[in-house]
Amino acid sequence: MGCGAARARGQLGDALVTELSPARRVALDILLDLEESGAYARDGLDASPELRELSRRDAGLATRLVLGVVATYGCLDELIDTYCEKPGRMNARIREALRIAAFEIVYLGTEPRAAVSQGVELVRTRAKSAAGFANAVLRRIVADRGVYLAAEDVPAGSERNAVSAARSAGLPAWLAGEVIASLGFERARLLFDCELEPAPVAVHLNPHDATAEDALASLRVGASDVAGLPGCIAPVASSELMHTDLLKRSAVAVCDLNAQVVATAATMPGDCLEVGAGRGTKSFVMVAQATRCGMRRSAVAVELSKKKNRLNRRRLERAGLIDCVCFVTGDGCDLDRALSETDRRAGERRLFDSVLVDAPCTGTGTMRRHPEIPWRLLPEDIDRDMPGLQLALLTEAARRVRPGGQLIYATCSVLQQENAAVVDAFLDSEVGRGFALAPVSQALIFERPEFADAAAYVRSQETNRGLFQTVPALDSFDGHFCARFVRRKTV
Ligand SMILES: C[S@@+](CC[C@H](N)C(=O)[O-])C[C@H]1O[C@@H](n2cnc3c(N)ncnc32)[C@H](O)[C@@H]1O
Repeated sequence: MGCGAARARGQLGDALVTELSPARRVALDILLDLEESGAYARDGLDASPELRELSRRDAGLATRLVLGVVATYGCLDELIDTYCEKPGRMNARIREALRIAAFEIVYLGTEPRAAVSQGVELVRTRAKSAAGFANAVLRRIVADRGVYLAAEDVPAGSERNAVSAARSAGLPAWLAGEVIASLGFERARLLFDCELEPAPVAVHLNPHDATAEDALASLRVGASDVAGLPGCIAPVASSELMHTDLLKRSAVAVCDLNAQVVATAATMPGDCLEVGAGRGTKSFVMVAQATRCGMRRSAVAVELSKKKNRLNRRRLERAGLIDCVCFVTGDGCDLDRALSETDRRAGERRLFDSVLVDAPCTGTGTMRRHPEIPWRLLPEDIDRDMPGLQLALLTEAARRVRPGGQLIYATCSVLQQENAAVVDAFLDSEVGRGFALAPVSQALIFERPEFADAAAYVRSQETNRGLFQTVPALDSFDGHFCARFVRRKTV
């Protein structure tokens, strides 16, 4: 990228001096707090009293700026640093203000003169003397935006295409490369194109609350639920949903459509074990589906975090869906220890008809909902740490499946290292040799007539090995993966 200052001056004309908008001021305060606390962006937004005082429009812009800067800051810094002699010495407050303006210029499509002028005013609130410097940097970003996004500084060919895709989505180039390697360029493109757009919201109905469906009718937006999944309403307007009491009284649970599909595939009658139950979104869907189908089911929900286990219990209690669920705080890598009390009560080492491993993962299928994921991930998370933990959890859980029983392995990742590669490593292992891979679309629940549309949807997202893999896309839901195994009756 050459020196674009003169070009920028030509494009921008005279500087526009405008009063600083409250949305940008509040966004800067929140981003600086996040930088200091290391908290998640959504928690920072929820905790901000200033945000609540803004008009709805300004609060919307401030939210977009905070989430957008967090999602793309590595790319923004790459650009900003191009124009600084000593980038490492830049004051953190000036950098954060420049990131906001750069995000507007590169990704939000704010009118360039307004973005530069507001950016300069924002920098001025933190360091008056840096206003001239901010003006020069931002004007050059306006001039060089196209060159940067097209990666014209990278040799032409597949590398340029990958870098351009990464920059356009605000992702680290190495991570975009991993996504392309896992999905192929065409499917990866779907993910890149929606990366900075808001994700659609889906909910699952509590079957005990007959009024929830009517209450939700007015909250539906766009086309109705794409998978025809019983109990699922999607997409719904999330801001309006927050103004109802539906979540508070657990009349519904927010759960991505594809996560609901995975939980539905895992819903079986009999004794069930869930490892990695977390806050219990899938626990909610499984109990709800079983109730809807009149299935007799009892479940043990194992989760490492005591806090998440408590949240799961509270929601199921409020929903009236708590019957037959037992909550265990413990390590899924050592189930004999975690389940020692349930084994003692049963008088034997318990085996289960159905086991779901909802594995901790990189979350690369949900990055548009969790903007910190891409820039916090490291290559070794993907190549070593996550797959190692996932295989350990899957292998340990497999030892608790009754002969003839079902084992489901799920992630919200789009990366083959965490998905197909873990499945293959498991099937190759001593424990895994006692299992056969089976298509997700052939899970028991999908044989029911009312689940026929959902079964067709699963088939449409299945690989030729019967692995379910979805990819986030514009106006569509998140990237989820699921494999189904059946334990052989005799080994
Ligand atoms: C994908 S999240 C679960 C989401 C959850 N099932 C839901 O539907 O809301 C994975 C969960 O595994 C938990 N986890 C991580 N390591 C674990 C371990 N060794 N044993 C048990 N749970 C673990 C994490 O705390 C996290 O809640």
